[in-house]
Amino acid sequence: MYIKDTIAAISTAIGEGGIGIIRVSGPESIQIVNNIFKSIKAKDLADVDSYSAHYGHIVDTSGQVIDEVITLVMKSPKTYTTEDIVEINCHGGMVALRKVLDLILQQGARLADPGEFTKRAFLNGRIDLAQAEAIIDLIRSQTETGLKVAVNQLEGGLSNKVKDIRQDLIKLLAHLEATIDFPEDEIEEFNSEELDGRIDGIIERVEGLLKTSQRGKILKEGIETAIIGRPNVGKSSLLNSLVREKRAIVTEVPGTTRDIIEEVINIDGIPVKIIDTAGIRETEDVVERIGVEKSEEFLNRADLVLLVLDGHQGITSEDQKLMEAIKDKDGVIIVNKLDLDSKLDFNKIEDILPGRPIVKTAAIENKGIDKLENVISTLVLDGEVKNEDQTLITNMRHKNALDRAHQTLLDVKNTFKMNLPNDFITIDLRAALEAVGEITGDTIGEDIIDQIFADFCLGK
Ligand SMILES: Nc1nc2c(c(=O)[nH]1)N(C=O)[C@@H](CNc1ccc(C(=O)N[C@@H](CCC(=O)O)C(=O)O)cc1)CN2
Repeated sequence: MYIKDTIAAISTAIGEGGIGIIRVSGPESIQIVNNIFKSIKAKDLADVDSYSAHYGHIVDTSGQVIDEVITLVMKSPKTYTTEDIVEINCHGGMVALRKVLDLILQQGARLADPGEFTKRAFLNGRIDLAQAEAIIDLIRSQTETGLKVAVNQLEGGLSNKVKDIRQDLIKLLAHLEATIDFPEDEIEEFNSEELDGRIDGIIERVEGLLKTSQRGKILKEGIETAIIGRPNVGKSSLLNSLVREKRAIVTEVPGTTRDIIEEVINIDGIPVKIIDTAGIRETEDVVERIGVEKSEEFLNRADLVLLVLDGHQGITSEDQKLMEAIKDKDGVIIVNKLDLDSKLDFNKIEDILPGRPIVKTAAIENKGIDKLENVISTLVLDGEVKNEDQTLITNMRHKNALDRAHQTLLDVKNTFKMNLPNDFITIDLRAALEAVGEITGDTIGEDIIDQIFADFCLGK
């Protein structure tokens, strides 16, 4: 695929921060910037070394100086996109950045689509699709663990595993097809055991990857958590206590009611997202005032429920209703206020929610919070052992492809058992090969590629 146009975009947050970077990539990028960049030393950017920086000014066609800048010249093929790239480091202001970008567009560059630089890195073969996807994950990671997983994927952790699986499938196919195409050559056919063994080996590796997908999804996306309970049981103290110890990031939840924000707590690398109201920082008891009806709303969308009971008061009918409501949910019962004498009948909890983890806390004094975090971590990751080499399936697209490959390989085993001709087997093996190849983008439609990169930010 030969790309001939030159694209440009502002690659930093506009109007924020002290420096703003404009990135230009493509065959005309050096020429285009040369036309508007004046260095005191009258340098021609076409002649400078790759990865060299140059001080000067951006000047418009009338000779008016727009900004004082540093340009960074990177020459094909060792660049992010593999094309010639020039980056202009401007003073961060919005007006100057836009003006410089306009000048570049006037010189014949086209405004880049979101993700288009990375898309070019993919189309030009520097990275594969899984690595490109890792770049979005890296930018959006919410915890250090999430970041590590994304970096591993960017460095080819997943791609290499997928490539190995593909290689083995190709070898198997080549052999089977040779026996179909040239039966007279008497190519040694695999005996049934050998073929079965090889397929089992591949299935095992596909399953190994699939097994990581739950943990991968959780580490990347986090879990929506609802803290529910009657008024005054200590929900807000509990939230404050968790946030005080483990705050990861605070994000605004788009499209939700005004004032709703999300507190993200980092528990063992899991982004635990707790819906919070902005007012919580002003008054301690906003969560308390939300009451039971609101709790139910949060409950519906939550992956995990923390039901808070007042250990000092005993179980009320309202508590019972809430316990009934979370029967089908993952959840932890928190018996709070244990600084006071407990009057709570634990058997009643066991009756309604048998086997449910119960943690005793005194949230105001931060007591029991560590224990709660351990219980959440174990519950959410299902006691799964931590994967030391951090290749995890974090992406639904990858999981779907592996699921399809897995199913097809099981079909191969069946076909084989039924003693059907090799053609039947090769058809399925090809399907598996194609499914696995979607992960790295070796076998994938343009529409899906476009869709993936459209999700990137501008200038990436
Ligand atoms: N200014 C700036 N900072 C940035 C980026 C950028 O494009 N510009 N990046 C992106 O957004 C990231 C860095 N990513 C990069 C990835 C590959 C190459 C690259 O040129 N790779 C060459 C090897 C270069 C060499 O060793 O000489 C290659 O793989 O062939 C450059 C940047 C983060 N920081």
